[in-house]
Amino acid sequence: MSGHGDPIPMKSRKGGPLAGVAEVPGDKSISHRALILGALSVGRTEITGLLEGQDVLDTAKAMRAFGATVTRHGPGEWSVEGVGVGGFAEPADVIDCGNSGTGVRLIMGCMASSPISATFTGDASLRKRPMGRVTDPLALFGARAYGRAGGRLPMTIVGAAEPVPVSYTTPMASAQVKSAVLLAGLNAPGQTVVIEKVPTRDHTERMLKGFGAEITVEATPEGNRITLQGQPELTAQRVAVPRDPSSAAFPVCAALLVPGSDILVPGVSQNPTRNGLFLTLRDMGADIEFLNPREEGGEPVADLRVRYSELTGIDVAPERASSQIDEYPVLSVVAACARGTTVMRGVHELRVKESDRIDAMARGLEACGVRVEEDDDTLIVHGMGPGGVPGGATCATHIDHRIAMSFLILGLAAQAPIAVDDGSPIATSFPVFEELMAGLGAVIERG
Ligand SMILES: O=C(O)C1=C[C@@H](OP(=O)(O)O)[C@@H](O)[C@H](O)C1
Ligand SMILES: C=C(OP(=O)(O)O)C(=O)O
Repeated sequence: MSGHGDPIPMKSRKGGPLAGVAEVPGDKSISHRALILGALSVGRTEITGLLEGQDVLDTAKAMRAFGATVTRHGPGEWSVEGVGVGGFAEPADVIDCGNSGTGVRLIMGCMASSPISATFTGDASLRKRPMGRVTDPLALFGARAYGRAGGRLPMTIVGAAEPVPVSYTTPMASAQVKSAVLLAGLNAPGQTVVIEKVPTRDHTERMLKGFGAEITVEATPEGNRITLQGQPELTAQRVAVPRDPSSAAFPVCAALLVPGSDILVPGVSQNPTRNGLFLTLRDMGADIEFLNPREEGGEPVADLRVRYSELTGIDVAPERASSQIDEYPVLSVVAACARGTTVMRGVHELRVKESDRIDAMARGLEACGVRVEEDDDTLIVHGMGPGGVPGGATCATHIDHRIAMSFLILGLAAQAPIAVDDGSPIATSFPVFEELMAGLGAVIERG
């Protein structure tokens, strides 16, 4: 059974101001999709800036298991020789997606409309996460799923021998569910339609178009209506992966919280389905400048100049949730250091991430001396003002990279050091986190 290795205890503490340039790695969502669409294309896709985090490495391995040739040429430089839509081979062994919800759900989608079977598993975190949200729509194509109770991994998907196209309204705001349906739709004859009431990250739609699929997105009163023509020939592309806004969030928030800091975070994707955190931080009074806006790899990007700021708590509307869904853990750390109360509404989806992120943040913040309230869909943090968080606790990370990094950022601004029980999951999305933060002058240590 898949594990996640030995725990790596880590801690952080107050030091001098942060300064310098933080070149964060490639976007995780786009990296998964570049490998998957490369595998479903004809020809050789060349990728630069690929995130070499464990989540993405697990997807690369899975694409090989389905028959693609995936090669690493140098740091972030990869190529994929694809098998074409409908060309997936049946894997000879279990597909282990490690810690990655995106990996397992998107891969289930792209094999579910082929006449092959595959068994999926993951680490102890992924084995707790619900898969019914993708296997329900995949059943409409004709695929069958056999998993543990509650739709959990390990799970075998028996792909549809004669897939039919599907029209599906996603019941929750989830780019993973939307993407799984679109990827299954690739190998079904006719039009597959996905309607999403709330817009979510749109990398699958952008990249499918880039690889030559016929796909349209129409704003309707019910929400975005995405129509994909099945059985296209996807053509290999060059993909330049922009830097990950979800990773940029950590140095950005650290600079806002550590007095005297002034940093530059270049080339960060400003895709409007991903940039919610930066807008929310500005609403709280953050000094963030968006310099040199431009397009890179089909995504809008900017260089972020971030300076220490005294922040004020705000009411964060549920409409912001999907464009900053992975940033709530670090936002709640920022909220703890702001003056006044921050109310984060519409955040129920956080309960089914790598951990129950509402619970993990609430318990860790309380241990650090911060007053927190929560209900199923809301997290409220009573800010203690600049320099006001006592800290001095060890926080449990629950095999969740974003929880680990968030508490290590809080330790840089708290009165006493903060420890985390296990920083090893950081390597799933941000393998150079420690080096990058040290380069800015942050004191983050192992042990
Ligand atoms: O499609 C993607 O790449 C992702 C979608 C989001 O998950 P949901 O689809 O569950 O909201 C996000 O939390 C995850 O980190 C990446
Ligand atoms: C939720 C996340 O990832 P995934 O769902 O791919 O495991 C994340 O990276 O914060």
